[in-house]
Amino acid sequence: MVGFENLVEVPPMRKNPVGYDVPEGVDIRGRYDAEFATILTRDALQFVASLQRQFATHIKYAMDCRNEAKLRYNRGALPAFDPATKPLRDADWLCAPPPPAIADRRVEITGPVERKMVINALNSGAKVFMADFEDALAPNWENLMRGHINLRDAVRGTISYHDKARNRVYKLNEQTAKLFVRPRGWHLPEAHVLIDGHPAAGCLVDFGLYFFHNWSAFRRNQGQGFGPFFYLPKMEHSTEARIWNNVFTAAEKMAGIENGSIRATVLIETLPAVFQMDEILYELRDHSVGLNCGRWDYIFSYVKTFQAHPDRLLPDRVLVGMAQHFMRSYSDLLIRTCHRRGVHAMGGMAAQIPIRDDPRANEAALELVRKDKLREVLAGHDGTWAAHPGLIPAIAEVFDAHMGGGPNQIQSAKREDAAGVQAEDLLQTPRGVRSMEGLRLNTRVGIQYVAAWLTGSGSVPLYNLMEDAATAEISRVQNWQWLKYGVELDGDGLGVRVTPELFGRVVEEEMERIEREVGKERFSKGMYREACKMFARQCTAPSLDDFLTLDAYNHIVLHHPLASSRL
Ligand SMILES: CC(=O)SCCNC(=O)CCNC(=O)[C@H](O)C(C)(C)COP(=O)(O)OP(=O)(O)OC[C@H]1O[C@@H](n2cnc3c(N)ncnc32)[C@H](O)[C@@H]1OP(=O)(O)O
Ligand SMILES: O=CC(=O)O
Ligand SMILES: [Mg+2]
Repeated sequence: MVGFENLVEVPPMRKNPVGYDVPEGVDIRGRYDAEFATILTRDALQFVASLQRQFATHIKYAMDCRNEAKLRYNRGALPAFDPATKPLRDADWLCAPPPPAIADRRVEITGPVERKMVINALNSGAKVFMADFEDALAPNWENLMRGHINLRDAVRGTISYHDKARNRVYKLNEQTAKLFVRPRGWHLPEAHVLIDGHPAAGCLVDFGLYFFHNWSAFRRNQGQGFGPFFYLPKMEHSTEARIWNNVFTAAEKMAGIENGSIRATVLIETLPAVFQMDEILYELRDHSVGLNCGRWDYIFSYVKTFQAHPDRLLPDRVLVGMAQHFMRSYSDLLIRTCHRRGVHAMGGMAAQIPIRDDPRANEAALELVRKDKLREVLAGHDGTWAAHPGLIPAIAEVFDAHMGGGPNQIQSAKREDAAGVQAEDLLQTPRGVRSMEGLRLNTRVGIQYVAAWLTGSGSVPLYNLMEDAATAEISRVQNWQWLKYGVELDGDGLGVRVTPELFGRVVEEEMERIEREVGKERFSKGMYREACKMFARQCTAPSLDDFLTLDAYNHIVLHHPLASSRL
């Protein structure tokens, strides 16, 4: 592999029991496949291992800090701007300017790293494609390894796919979207890759393998001297951004490329992180291309952060949108912060997707997407996300019409008025009712999502909306919160309280409904019962699990040679 001549001290080759050639201290416990072996080369694994060894203690420390913060919030503290970093927030400084190749990001499509979708997304007409190892991917071994093969082939321009059922061959167009990759969050381990006897950090495996195999071709074909480009999910504090910055610096050094070549957009999708936006940008200032409003995880994080605050209960999930004061304040402050620092302020994902068999419902869904995007572009966002290629023309039309002719609004929408956004605005409890239908929908969606995830699909259409790990988390934690505090369902005039008995009945009835909807055969072949057990346990647990996918992950780990696989 080119460019890794700086990778010193490559230890002697060793054969692991599964069949991969691994460096000392690395063990691959995922299924052997000759194609996977082209990704899991000894040099690539050595690179991942070097990142893991450099940063494991930093990651552990950051996760310990998250736990300490959780304890503080559970004792009644509120997230707040850090007085110690006020001078940094008040000072004038800028991030490195956005690379010309990605100055214009008005529509970004996202999706899992599945082969056909990668081609469709790159050909979709969007400016950017965010290939997702996070919310949209169930990170089983096959998905992960095939995802890396797909991305490598995409970056080289050689990717193709033959849909045998339709006898259709998919290839890349002349013009394609620029590729960003979203590795997993810090919290997720990769149990098939053991380094010095411990599971590697999932995000370092995702980042390391992708960077190692693609940095050179990427910069030639896509980055015009910059890149590769990344999206960074689910951070809670700027110390976590500092780790990413150091990972990037280490990777650039090993590849022998200039500091600041790698660029990343950070998703602001946790409640603590909204108080750290300047600090996060500052840590990544040489590597930053802005921030993004990860609205779904942000709502999830609101519930999680306030899990011990019964005065901050959410209304029905469908009512917690961008029009709520706390959500609007977050988007406004994000735009102001990014533009002040000279980088993109990206909007988020509307959950509506095209509805093929009902033109009126389809038009209504499109109208909701247009409205959401209009709000974003008028607020000053520089671009936004699309979940489906069918939405891109409508979204592009809204952004084209209101962006004022430039590639972005970094200079034209400073939003100084948002300097007045206060902690109270960011924390204001969302308003609305709670209903039995809300409880039922959370349950129906949560179970079906987990069932899909366990069988390898990380993003699915449910009831004409996109569901992924972030949206499903809202369903889970909202049920948990309502159960924990025995809330009254005031939205349907029944005045019923949410109790374990009521929830038990709802689960039973919703399982029956799911079986009717998907059909007996699919129901019996799928993993609905396992999903139901897992989802119900999490909703009724005495203390809130940090992530739905952490427990579920244990069920998709398949060690080879076959052995106990629970972490
Ligand atoms: C909260 C967050 O983190 S948001 C970001 C993470 N979530 C995502 O990225 C979700 C991405 N979107 C998707 O996964 C899908 O659009 C779904 C699951 C919501 C809907 O999927 P489906 O119902 O299968 O889509 P549908 O059948 O309408 O697809 C039609 C075509 O569009 C393609 N397509 C749909 N969505 C995408 C996408 N996001 N990227 C690329 N192609 C896509 C399909 O591959 C299909 O192609 P084909 O006609 O060549 O066969
Ligand atoms: O990752 C995006 C989100 O909304 O969550
Ligand atoms: Mg997210």
